[in-house]
Amino acid sequence: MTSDEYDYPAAQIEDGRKLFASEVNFVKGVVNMKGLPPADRPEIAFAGRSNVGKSSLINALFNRKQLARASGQPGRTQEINFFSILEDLFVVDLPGYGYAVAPKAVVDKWTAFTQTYLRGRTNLQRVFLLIDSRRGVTDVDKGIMKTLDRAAMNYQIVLTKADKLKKSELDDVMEGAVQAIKKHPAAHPRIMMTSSEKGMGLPELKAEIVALI
Ligand SMILES: Nc1nc2c(ncn2[C@@H]2O[C@H](COP(=O)(O)OP(=O)(O)OP(=O)(O)O)[C@@H](O)[C@H]2O)c(=O)[nH]1
Ligand SMILES: [Mg+2]
Repeated sequence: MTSDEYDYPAAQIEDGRKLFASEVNFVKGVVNMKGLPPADRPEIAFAGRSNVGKSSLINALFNRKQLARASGQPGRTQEINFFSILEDLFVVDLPGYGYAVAPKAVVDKWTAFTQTYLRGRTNLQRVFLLIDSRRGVTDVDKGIMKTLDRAAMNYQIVLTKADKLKKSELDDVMEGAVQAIKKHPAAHPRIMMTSSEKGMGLPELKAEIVALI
């Protein structure tokens, strides 16, 4: 199976394009539940290992170079960062998991906060769980999928950095992801394949997002 097999209606693609061409603002970086902005609009969040490409994907979706900080140094995004598209949508960049540059106690605190956020955020429509195409779904990712299952959180796998692989390798990684979600009832059946660098899969991801709000 490949991502091209998913068809989105032209109107939905166009609505997604329009939404992401709208004005976007950085709202705030949040480190505890008290800091969360009011849950007054639909929200989507991007989760995944450190360095998987969360910040890059958010930047690419909004066609901005430095909206969300992207870096070659893993574990840099340590806050929950909120962006807003007009009054319509919050977009959330979650701290990466699976890499500890910070002392362990600090890392554990971030993890705990992120989990509390995932469980308690009533306006959160979907978590996009990013998986590096070169690595595939790892044990750490499977642990996060279990957490999301338990939180009854609606989540969807997004493969990143597809430009790094050949077509045949992408087919394998897609098949691996298809197999992985079979054991996870809360996972969305449609798996997205993207490259922030080349723009691949971004219109489809925008179409997916616009359908949530
Ligand atoms: N080739 C390629 N590289 C990418 C792509 N997306 C991200 N990268 C690179 O991967 C590295 C990590 O990207 P980030 O967007 O900072 O990753 P992150 O998930 O936000 O990382 P943390 O905030 O540390 O959790 C950077 O060097 C990016 O340039 C992509 O689509 N293709
Ligand atoms: Mg980041």
